[in-house]
Amino acid sequence: MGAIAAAISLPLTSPTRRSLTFLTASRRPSSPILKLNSPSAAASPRAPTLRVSAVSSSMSVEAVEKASPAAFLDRREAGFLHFVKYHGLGNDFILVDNRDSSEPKISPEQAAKLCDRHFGIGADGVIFALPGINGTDYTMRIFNSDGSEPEMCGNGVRCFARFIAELENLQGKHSFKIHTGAGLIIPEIQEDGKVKVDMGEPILKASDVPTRLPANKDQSVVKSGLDVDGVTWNVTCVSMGNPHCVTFGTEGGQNMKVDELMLADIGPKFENHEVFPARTNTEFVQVFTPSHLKMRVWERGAGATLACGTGACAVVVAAVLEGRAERNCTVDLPGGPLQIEWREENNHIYMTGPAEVVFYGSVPL
Ligand SMILES: N[C@@H](CCC[C@H](N)C(=O)O)C(=O)O
Repeated sequence: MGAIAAAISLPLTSPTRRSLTFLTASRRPSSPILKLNSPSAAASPRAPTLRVSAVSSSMSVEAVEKASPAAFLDRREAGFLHFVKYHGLGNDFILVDNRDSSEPKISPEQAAKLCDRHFGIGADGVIFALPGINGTDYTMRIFNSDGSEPEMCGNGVRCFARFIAELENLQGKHSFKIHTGAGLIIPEIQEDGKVKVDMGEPILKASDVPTRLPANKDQSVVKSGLDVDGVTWNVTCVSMGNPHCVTFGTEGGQNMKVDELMLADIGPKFENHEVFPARTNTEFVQVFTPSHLKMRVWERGAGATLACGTGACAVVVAAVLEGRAERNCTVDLPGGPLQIEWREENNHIYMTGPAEVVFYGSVPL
């Protein structure tokens, strides 16, 4: 991956929105690494956009008629990776159209470079839309920003659904069967644009989470003591396909004020604790009411993120198991709220939240 250039396309109707193409003077001007196009083109593909190009000190402005995001993704320049950046409550991802191959177009190492917020595009992960298997419509794979591959991603699968709708030019309500490392996941795009996801059933058996913490009689780890640097935290372990350690505070401690946590200090100690052989995501939770919770997350392979969909699901399961909450909750995350329901009749968890385009771009590989 080499030199840098970017293009951002935005509609003429909004004075705050612009379209830019720029190349760094110090790098190969003929080899742009980044071309960015704004979400507005996605929202109204037929809106005329303004394109501003700046190369070294010169700049040109041109109107681009009928910019189409799908057309942008259809471009197949050799040596370039086309992508769309999405976010779900600030948990951001580089989405790659990988429908023509069952192997991701880039390696975990390349993904980690693209996720770098200073030297790359910047994201919490890279998500690939691959062909479906076992009767599913698509397969979703994801690399975390450190290059590791998790089984599932809740915010990511909402972005995935919106990405597929854009690639397939679908409008309105649609649902998809997605094969993931956590099994079958079914997101449904609703009329209001939010995505409701059937996240399947939580896994509570300690060895399947996985955790080496001693299990209860029913093999679950609920409100168990975990020693972290000499402090005992009460934790409940839940897998949503990927491992989560949920805590409402320390032994004998008061209701935790999550804003006061030194997340960057404590998070890695949970993530890499010896009782979690596959590392873990950790959610720190404050209870406002039995249907309103607030959490901060330290993600395995990505650190502190603004939201974690699987984490919010794990939090509601843990809160119900610990007798702290009802099955239908609003979970506030740093990036905004998610609606989570753990349905008694089928044991499935449903997550509802937004997914938005940030920009379109391409990078040389
Ligand atoms: N942010 C995601 C979870 C992404 C995977 C996680 N970092 C892991 O390694 O398990 C979500 O929204 O669920």
